[in-house]
Amino acid sequence: MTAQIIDGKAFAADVRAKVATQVARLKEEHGITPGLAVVLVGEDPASQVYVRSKGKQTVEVGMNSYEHRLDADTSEADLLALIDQLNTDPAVHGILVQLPLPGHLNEDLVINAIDPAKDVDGFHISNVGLLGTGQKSMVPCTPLSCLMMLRAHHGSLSGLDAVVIGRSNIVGKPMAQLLLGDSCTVTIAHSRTKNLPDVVRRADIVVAAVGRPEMVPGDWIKEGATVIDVGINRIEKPEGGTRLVGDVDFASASLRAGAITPVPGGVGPMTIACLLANTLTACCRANGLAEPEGLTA
Ligand SMILES: NC(=O)C1=CN([C@@H]2O[C@H](COP(=O)(O)OP(=O)(O)OC[C@H]3O[C@@H](n4cnc5c(N)ncnc54)[C@H](OP(=O)(O)O)[C@@H]3O)[C@@H](O)[C@H]2O)C=CC1
Ligand SMILES: Nc1nc(=O)c2c([nH]1)NC[C@@H]1CN(c3ccc(C(=O)N[C@@H](CCC(=O)O)C(=O)O)cc3)C=[N+]21
Repeated sequence: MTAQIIDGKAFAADVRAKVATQVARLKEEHGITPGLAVVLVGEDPASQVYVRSKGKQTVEVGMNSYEHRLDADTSEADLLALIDQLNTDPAVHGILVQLPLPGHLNEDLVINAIDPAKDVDGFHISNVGLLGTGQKSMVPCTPLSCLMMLRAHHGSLSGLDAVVIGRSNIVGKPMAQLLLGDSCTVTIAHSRTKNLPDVVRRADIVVAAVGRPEMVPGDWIKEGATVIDVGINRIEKPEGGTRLVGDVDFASASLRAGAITPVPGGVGPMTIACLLANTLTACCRANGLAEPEGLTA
């Protein structure tokens, strides 16, 4: 079998178009423009690329983008003061603090200082708790992206065996919650999992979020399974330069999977589109307006 390729770029374009339509309506009917503030501490080159791309796409869908670039040695007090200011700014509906933060800053403390209603990453403990109990929350963008593509491909996910490889707070754990919410039978695998190949071989749905280039080979994939590759790994090319690869060996996995997301062009572009969708959702909620349809979990 040769897998159907799930085109994340096309999905993302569709989500952005829906967001842009709703943003235009918000402006016209209510005079409101959603605003997203992105905070970057330090000069990590990969983070700079993402932040630039987020800002550009925010403006393209008609929203206001506020970028705050702070020195790598910014104190925790100064960062918390900025978050406080953004929390109270009525023009800001979404706040994202780019992770990872430099080592001297306490990530939990910083994330939990964000107003949960503006926490478009869905990382605040309140949103984590709401998601875990099946209540309305802000849903983390990367897992939301994966869920949207899985639902579009399968229709119902009910009863399917899903294996999530990785248990981070930003991808693995919320991904597992969302799959459970859609009635999958969910296994969360991690670095201590015994016999990972056999665990993965049971899965109808495999979500790989590890950060190890091409670690999942095709012979771990059940025939016809759906493979969502969250990994973003930059590796050296033999001829010089670098390229991006996922956590799954695309060449061998695509011979067995029923459907698979590529890297680049899979989960990554959808993540940014879902960030814009979450900002729109936060803006609608803040103003007591109906939420956009098809853009939340
Ligand atoms: N496309 C997108 O939008 C995004 C992509 N990413 C990418 O996704 C990947 C994962 O990110 P993130 O969740 O933040 O990473 P973390 O490093 O926080 O978590 C990695 C997880 O993988 C597990 N792991 C490590 N080695 C193995 C192994 N050999 N076998 C099984 N599990 C293992 C770890 O287990 P343990 O807990 O036991 O250590 C951990 O739970 C990265 O490549 C990242 O760049 C991340 C965010 C967004
Ligand atoms: N608070 C916070 N929220 C995040 O959501 C967050 C974060 N911090 N820190 C870093 C990770 C990583 N992440 C990506 C987003 C888009 C692409 C993306 O668009 N990737 C393109 C390729 C981009 C390229 O060429 O480098 C693709 O896969 O096609 C990748 C990775 C969000 N993250």
